Amino acid sequence: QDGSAPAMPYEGVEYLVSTTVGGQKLNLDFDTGSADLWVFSSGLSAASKKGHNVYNSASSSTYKALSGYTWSIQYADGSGASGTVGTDTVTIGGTSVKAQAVELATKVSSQFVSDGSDGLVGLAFSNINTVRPRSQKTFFDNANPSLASPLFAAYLPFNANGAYDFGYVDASKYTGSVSYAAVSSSGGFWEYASTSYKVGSTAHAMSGTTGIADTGTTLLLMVDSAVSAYYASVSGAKNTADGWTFPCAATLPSLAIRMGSSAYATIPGSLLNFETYSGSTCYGALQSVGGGTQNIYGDVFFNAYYGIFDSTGPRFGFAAI
Ligand SMILES: O=C([C@@H]1CCCNC1)N1CCCCC1
Repeated sequence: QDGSAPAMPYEGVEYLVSTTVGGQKLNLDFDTGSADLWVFSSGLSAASKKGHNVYNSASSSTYKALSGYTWSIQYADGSGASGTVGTDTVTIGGTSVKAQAVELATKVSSQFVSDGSDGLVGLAFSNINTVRPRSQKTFFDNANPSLASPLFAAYLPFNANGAYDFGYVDASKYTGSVSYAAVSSSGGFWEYASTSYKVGSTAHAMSGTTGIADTGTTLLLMVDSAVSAYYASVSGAKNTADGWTFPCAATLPSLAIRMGSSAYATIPGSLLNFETYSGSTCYGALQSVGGGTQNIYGDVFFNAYYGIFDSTGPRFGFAAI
């Protein structure tokens, strides 16, 4: 059954979706860059639970423990969590999965304690799920057979309520036409070739580079050659220990990113000023990915484009919002 769930912006860093797990309501961060569905659980320390909604499997009549199963995940930003596993009914908007693997956190890193989410819904490919001794399927993989079309879509407008649509593309959420990039999922991500970019109208090669569509990352993280070329066009831009900053008064150029073998996605300069850093210095929404050849296109990308995660292919569709 198709469905759509509102995605509420939280402190400019993530979007939270109200999700019920065994009838218990949690605000979860949908993360297309990982494949574990995990929740803050009653087994956490009191200090870790502070400020969060917590799932208590003992209060759910539909919960079934997976005895002896565990999970442990480390994210690229240094955060992490671990715990035990069971199954329960998970409902997101109008889409329900009966025996969804629910990973109960008994440990979470400090970043999650101070974060607004009560857990994550991983929507990358199930081959990178961390549950052992047998890996588990994502919510999308489980729901897919019941959907009208085998896809989900992310609508994440800047500082405004968005949505995740399951089973259909909502033409009211974008303008113009949809372009597609072929996805290679062997690494577990919605990953596609991304081999050139334009700073304003000046094109640059970015050979051998790919992009990963990651709704769980806030910013636009790219290889150093691209980030340096972008800020070279911004007078007063500096690469500090915290990342790239620039004078808040600067007019930022647009950044067009090649998606797959065809179209470019253009991020307007207005979306590339993330926040005030200090005084009249601002912090860029484009930052270095810190190594490797995989760019990570986070929420800033989705602030400009409706993203369609289509398991046919698989392929990643994008259309201007
Ligand atoms: O760990 C992550 C991110 C962290 C933020 C939340 N999404 C997943 N990666 C990004 C995608 C490539 C692998 C590393």
